Amino acid sequence: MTNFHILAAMGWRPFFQQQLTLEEWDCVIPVRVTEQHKSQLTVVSDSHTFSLPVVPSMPALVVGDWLLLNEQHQFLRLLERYSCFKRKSAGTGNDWQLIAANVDTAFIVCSMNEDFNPSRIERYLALAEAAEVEPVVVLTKADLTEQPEQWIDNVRSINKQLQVVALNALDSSCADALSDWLKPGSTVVMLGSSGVGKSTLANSLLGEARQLTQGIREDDAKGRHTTTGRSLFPLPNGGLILDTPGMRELQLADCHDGIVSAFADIQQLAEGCRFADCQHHSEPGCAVQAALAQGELDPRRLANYKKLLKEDELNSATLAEKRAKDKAFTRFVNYSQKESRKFKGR
Ligand SMILES: Nc1nc2c(ncn2[C@@H]2O[C@H](COP(=O)(O)OP(=O)(O)OP(=O)(O)O)[C@@H](O)[C@H]2O)c(=O)[nH]1
Ligand SMILES: [Zn+2]
Repeated sequence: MTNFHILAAMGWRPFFQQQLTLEEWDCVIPVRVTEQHKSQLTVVSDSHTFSLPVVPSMPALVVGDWLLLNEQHQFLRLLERYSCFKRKSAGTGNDWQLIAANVDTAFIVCSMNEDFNPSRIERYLALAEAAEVEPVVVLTKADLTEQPEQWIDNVRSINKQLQVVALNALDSSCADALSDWLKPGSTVVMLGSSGVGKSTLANSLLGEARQLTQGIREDDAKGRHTTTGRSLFPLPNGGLILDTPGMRELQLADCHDGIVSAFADIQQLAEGCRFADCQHHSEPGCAVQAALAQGELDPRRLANYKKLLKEDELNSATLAEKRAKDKAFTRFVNYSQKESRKFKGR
């Protein structure tokens, strides 16, 4: 009999419980994916942590997923996710890359130095909005700046309602500043460029100078090394944290609604434009341009909004094309198999 109380600390909640049939209540083993490698997953159940081989019957899985296994530890099915982070794959690949599932909060980590970049924060905000995850901007390296308020104001200029915390990631007391989001059973993902202090913060939250385990390296088909390095860590005071290295190239796709939500102020202004399809360039009666002229809207923010929408549109079209091709290919394979069976049956 599963101990759902223990699972709750790992993020199990009524949303998942409701997905079990009455028969399943007694005989399935719910597990959460805490690490992902090419040919195996690390999963945790109510009693232990173990490896699960990746088998063809599995759909695309990601850290944070909840799975049902049978008593022989064989994969049965993936439970529906309440949130999911994804991005267009890095490089020229035309595919989705899942980043994390069943996340409650995204810590958008930035350092209070010359690396600070409001446009990058907006990009992460759009991603969090699209994933339906609550964003919190975490400003690190507070010990290296004289005026953290200046940086906080800078973030608030993006959106007055944004939740912002400034801290020294090296200081173990930073867990107190983040305690609102690190509640038992809640899952937090850390997003941010390299060097902003994600691993440092994770180590401080873990409460020991423990280096986060590096992802296991496995040879891919081309003999190169691939590392996901993504792991879900339970924290001593409750909550689970997910570090995501390698987020340098974050391309948005299928994120239109997320971008619109992250730029709700511009969207609201646009409702006052004379033309419903106003592009906010030089059309007469453009309320967005008017706000710009009056200094009520930051030109950087408008430029970034347009840039992200354009990028998203391009990437979404490429992905849609890829999906259509995949579908046509599957149809062709199915048809060929059917024909060949007919032929053999003669
Ligand atoms: N003084 C100070 N140094 C910090 C702080 N946060 C991070 N650092 C330092 O900044 C450097 C980079 O920190 P990391 O934690 O490795 O950055 P990261 O975001 O995990 O980087 P990737 O793993 O490449 O994604 C390290 O030398 C840290 O010690 C902080 O709040 N204050
Ligand atoms: Zn307009």
